[in-house]
This record gives sequence, structure tokens and C-alpha cells, in this order.
Amino acid sequence: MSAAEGPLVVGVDSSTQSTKALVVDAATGRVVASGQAPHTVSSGDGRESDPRQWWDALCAALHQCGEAAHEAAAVSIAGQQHGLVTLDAQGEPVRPALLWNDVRSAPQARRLVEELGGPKFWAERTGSVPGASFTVTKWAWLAEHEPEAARSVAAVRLPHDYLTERLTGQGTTDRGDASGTGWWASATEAYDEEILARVGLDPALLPRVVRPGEVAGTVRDGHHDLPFSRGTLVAAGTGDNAAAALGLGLRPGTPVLSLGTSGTVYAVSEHRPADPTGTVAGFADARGGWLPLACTLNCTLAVDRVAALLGLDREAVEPGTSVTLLPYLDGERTPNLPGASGLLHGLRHDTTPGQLLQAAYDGAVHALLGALDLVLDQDADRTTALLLIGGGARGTAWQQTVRRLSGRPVQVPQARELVALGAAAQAAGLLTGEDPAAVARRWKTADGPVLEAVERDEATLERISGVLSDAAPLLERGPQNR
Ligand SMILES: Nc1ncnc2c1ncn2[C@@H]1O[C@H](COP(=O)(O)OP(=O)(O)O)[C@@H](O)[C@H]1O
Ligand SMILES: O=C(CO)[C@@H](O)[C@H](O)COP(=O)(O)O
Repeated sequence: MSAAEGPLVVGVDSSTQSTKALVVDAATGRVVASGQAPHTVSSGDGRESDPRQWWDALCAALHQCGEAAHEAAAVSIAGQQHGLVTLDAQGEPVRPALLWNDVRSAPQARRLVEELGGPKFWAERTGSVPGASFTVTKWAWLAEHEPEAARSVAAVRLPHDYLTERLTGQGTTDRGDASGTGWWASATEAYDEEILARVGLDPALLPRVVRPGEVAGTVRDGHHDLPFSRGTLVAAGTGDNAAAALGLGLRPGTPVLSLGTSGTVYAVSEHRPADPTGTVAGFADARGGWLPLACTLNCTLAVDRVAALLGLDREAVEPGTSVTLLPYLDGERTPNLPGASGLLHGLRHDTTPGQLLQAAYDGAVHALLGALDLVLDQDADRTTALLLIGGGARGTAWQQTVRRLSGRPVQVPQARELVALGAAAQAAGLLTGEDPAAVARRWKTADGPVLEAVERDEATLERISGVLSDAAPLLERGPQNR
């Protein structure tokens, strides 16, 4: 492998299922080395992970990168959004983190919205109407269900903050990830003291919000388990979706569909979002703009689970289905049905396993595409190609389903790890003073084949919408009925 042309930077994606680390040549965007290590998530009613596992996975992924990581001049960590990490006075987790896809705090979410001004108030104040994914509802759940644990908390962090702090020794976050907490006012770009007081959380327990382009700290001494040199610059990091937007060098008007543990659909915008229906979360991006986004809880894992139940390979889909499968195995967030479970309708003697699997893909993609127009600015060109990213974007069945149900051209970037690349671009920006999105555009990370538009399969979309609305009473049942 030829020598790097510029300084090396490290970008990390600490997402739900694994940590991925890339060492990237800041001059060209060439990936010089990479590593990946898995995480475990609890099953049953809740979704929890021990944050120390993320650190161990980070160390393992970086060690796989070898000497290159040691030479890096700057590093940035992006992570799964919303997770509630609670630390004691020694910086140790008080309990496992409550993750974004843990729906146990749905009653707290409902109560908070009702008791504090209603959906319009929340949307205008924080950009989003908080559902069970939002950190503020998880803190309210903890205070109610585990008051002793809540009382012993000395610091509250998001997943990427926890890892960054272990590198630098300083409690920091960024506006992108802070905007998914529910206690960061997008209107004023500051922590919202009224909301924090309502849930009994002392603002002193929260990290400092680092500005875009600002250095969060440097790698501190004593990290013999990490292959970084002392003094390596550490960027603010951000949430994984905001990082992927950086990693694609995304401009307003281009929609992104990400297929991972979560399904997300988003765009960047210069206008601060405030959707009182709660479908679109009004996140901030990691630059100074906005990231209207809709997210589903059931995407690649749910469809893989259906394939496993059927004993099929994930690509073994067959066309011609009139079966509807709503794959809401984990409850759902878009549509907002936290207590829902999977639902199958329209089964006949001649239905094949491959058609059932196709129905699961259709159900997962339908939920995301319903929000596509809502995340785009009014003047966006509706024929622009949809960028398809995340682990699922590599699958032909996912690509073809998105193509058929969106009716849009679909571009699949060749670059694999866009979240880690976005973090790397943020780290590179610290060294060169460039806008990280401009760095990614220079690296040509979004380049990839474009699958031409096909006619949109309106009949399938309408059938799924019809089942969704007819089955509403079943799907709306609360978590106690799961
Ligand atoms: N070749 C492939 N075809 C279809 N799906 C894939 C392929 N490779 C990985 N996946 C899916 O990608 C998912 C992981 O995606 P990823 O974006 O890394 O998730 P996360 O960031 O949520 O941890 C897995 O659940 C798997 O189903
Ligand atoms: O909750 C959201 C977005 O609001 C999720 O997108 C999480 O950020 C988890 O991401 P993945 O692990 O699926 O990438």
C-alpha cells in the first residue's frame, strides 16, 4: 500500500450492533486501515448495552487498524443517538445504557408531552415531539423506576460523549447529538432549564456543547489500551445520522435513506424543523444547519429475523405478493406505535415463503418512505436520486424494494462506512480548517452507481397503508400487552 499523501485521521462509528473504525488519509479520503468489533444489546422488554463494552469494542477495532491508528493526528467518534448513559462520581456507569430502541419510556414520553405544553410546544422549543427514543423520556423512566440509581448519577452522557470523554477526560457533546435528547432547545441552541427542571435533572450533570469546528480536547495520558499518541486532537463527534450527513457531504435537497438496525430518512436543511405531528425529528446537524429526520425501530434486524423464521437467505424474495407484513417486532416509532408487534395479513394457500419475505421488506420500507417528502424542504426537486446507505444498502432485495416503492432513482455510494467517514472528515476539518462536508465532497464519498427510477408501486403502498389504518386498535395497544 502506498504512503499517505496527507496526515492520517481516525473516524469511528459506535452504532447499535458494532464499532467500526477507519484510518483515513486526510488528503485523499483513502481508507488506510479499518477495524470492527461487535456489541451486545439486551433482549426482552428493554434494550440496554453496557457502555464499557463500547469502549472495549473501540479498543479492539483500533487495534485491528494497527500502526496506522497510532500515527493519526486527529480522531472523532460518532455514535448511536439518544442513549442514556449514567455515570457515577468515578466516571463508571451506574447501570447499562438505555438505548434509542428501548420503548419502555413510552408512557413517560406521553406524559411529558401532555404535561408540558403539548406537541406544538415541544416541536417549537426543541424541534421534536419526544417519543420513547428521546433521552429525556429515558431519564424520566429511570427517575420513576430506579430512583436510587437516578440519585447516584453524577454525569449524564450520550453514547458518543461517553467515548470521547474517556479519550479526553472532559465531558463534551455537540449540537447534533444534543438535539436528540429532548432537553436541548433548538430555538436557542442551549440546554432547556424548564424541561430539565420538569424531569429533575441538574444541568450541571450535562456535558459542554462544543461548537462545530472546535476541538473537544486531546487524547490524555494513561491510555495504554488505545493506539493513540498523547496529544492527538479529538473532535466533538456527533450522532451517527449527523455523521453520515457529513460523510456524504450532503447538500439540501438530496434525501438519504439509511438501512441499519434503525431505518432513517433525512436531508439537511437551512431551516430549523418543528413538526408538531412528531413524525419528523428536528435534529441539528454537526455543522450549524439542521437535519430533519424520521426513524423506524425495525429495519435490517427485523427483516433478517423474518428471513430466519422462514429459513430463507435474506435475498430469497419472490414477487407477486398480496400479503402485508408490518415488521414491528420491536414496537415502532414511525408510525408512533411503541406497543405494536409484528402483524401479518392476507395469507393464502398459494403464498410462498419468498413472498412473505418480500412483504417484510415492503413493510419496513413503506414506513420510511411515508416520511420522505416531509424531511425535504418545500422547494426540493422530487426527482433527485435517493442516497441509500447503511449495511442494508448492500443488499439487492433492499435496493430493489426501495427503488420500486419510491419511484425515484437510487444512488448507492461505493464508500461503505459513511458514519465513520463523516467522523473522519470532522477530524480532518480540525487539521485543515475546512468544513467537514467539503472534506467529504473532496473525498468523493457519495460516488456510486445510480439505479434508474422505475414506476412507483402505488398499489402496494396503498395496501400497506390500508392495513395499517384498519389494524390501528391492535397496533396501538400499550407495551403491557406486548
Ligand atoms: N450484504 C448485505 N445485504 C443486506 N443486508 C446487509 C448486508 N450486509 C449487512 N447487512 C445488514 O446490515 C445491518 C447492519 O447495518 P449497519 O448499518 O452496520 O447497522 P448499525 O449501524 O445499526 O449497527 C445488519 O443488520 C444486516 O442485516
Ligand atoms: O434513533 C436513531 C435516530 O433518531 C437511530 O438512528 C440511532 O441513532 C441508531 O442508529 P443505528 O445504530 O441504527 O445506526
